[in-house]
Amino acid sequence: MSNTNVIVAGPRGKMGSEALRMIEKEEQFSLVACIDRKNAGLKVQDVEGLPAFDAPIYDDVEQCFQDVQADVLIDLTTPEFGYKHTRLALEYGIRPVVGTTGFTKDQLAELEDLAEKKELGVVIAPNFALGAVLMMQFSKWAAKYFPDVEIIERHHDQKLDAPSGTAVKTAELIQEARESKQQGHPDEKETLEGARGADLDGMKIHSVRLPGLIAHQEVVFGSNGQTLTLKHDSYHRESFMSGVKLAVEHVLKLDVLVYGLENLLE
Ligand SMILES: NC(=O)C1=CN([C@@H]2O[C@H](COP(=O)(O)OP(=O)(O)OC[C@H]3O[C@@H](n4cnc5c(N)ncnc54)[C@H](O)[C@@H]3O)[C@@H](O)[C@H]2O)C=CC1
Ligand SMILES: O=C(O)C1=N[C@H](C(=O)O)C[C@H](O)C1
Repeated sequence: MSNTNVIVAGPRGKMGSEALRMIEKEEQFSLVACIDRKNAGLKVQDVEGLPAFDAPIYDDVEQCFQDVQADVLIDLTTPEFGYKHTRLALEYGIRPVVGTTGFTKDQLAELEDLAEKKELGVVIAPNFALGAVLMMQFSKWAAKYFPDVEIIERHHDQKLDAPSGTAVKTAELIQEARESKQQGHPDEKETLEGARGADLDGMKIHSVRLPGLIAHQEVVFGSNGQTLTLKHDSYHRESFMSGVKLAVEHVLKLDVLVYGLENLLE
């Protein structure tokens, strides 16, 4: 099996540190550098709590991409920096695997154009957990028969973006499967602003943020005399790592941007 040189952006984060542990276990992946806001000039192994890699840490992204021979950038940071890192990686011929959520539609379109121009693969996956990907696919299927649907996503209270990337992607998939539709009573009024949640093509999305949660979503379909609920829970961030591994393996063979892990599954 050939070796893949990987850079991780956000190594001290909840997802980034889990990605380092995954790389440690996979002998076909080599960590060649990390991008972090802190600890520039140190090695990963010098940072308390991180695995014993002797890969250097950079806070200057361009310097990192110039110094280090890398095949793939795994970005697990914030919407603002994740977008910048992804653009720069493509400029330097490095294929991005992006778990960071909260990119706008315009940013996704720009990255798609850049990937096509550079003929480089990019994987942007709002959720790397296989169960969540299946929940999204089942939701698309169900929406054909149950067009009235609301999404309730629940996450830990350190999350920056709302709604979650998974909820947005789920709503977009449902949008592809059903006729556009305004749900609820046509005369309904919110007596407290936001009571009905966010709206995507008439679908309501409700975001819960509480300590103790990790990543959870329910997609509730309603019809005459019945409801159908599709539910997924990530209880540990390890749940995302088989998807990150799959994305790193696939991105090497791609020359376009792929949005959603479902596009890599058989
Ligand atoms: N696609 C998926 O399956 C999943 C995606 N996520 C997404 O991944 C991202 C990270 O999530 P968490 O690890 O929970 O957040 P976190 O807050 O624990 O970690 C983010 C890390 O990024 C670092 N960071 C911020 N700005 C940076 C910069 N300019 N350069 C380098 N590092 C920088 C922070 O210092 C922090 O360590 C979020 O956008 C989240 O929504 C989270 C879980 C699963
Ligand atoms: O921030 C998180 O934690 C998660 N973010 C992703 C999202 O926005 O959907 C994936 C998962 O839900 C965890």
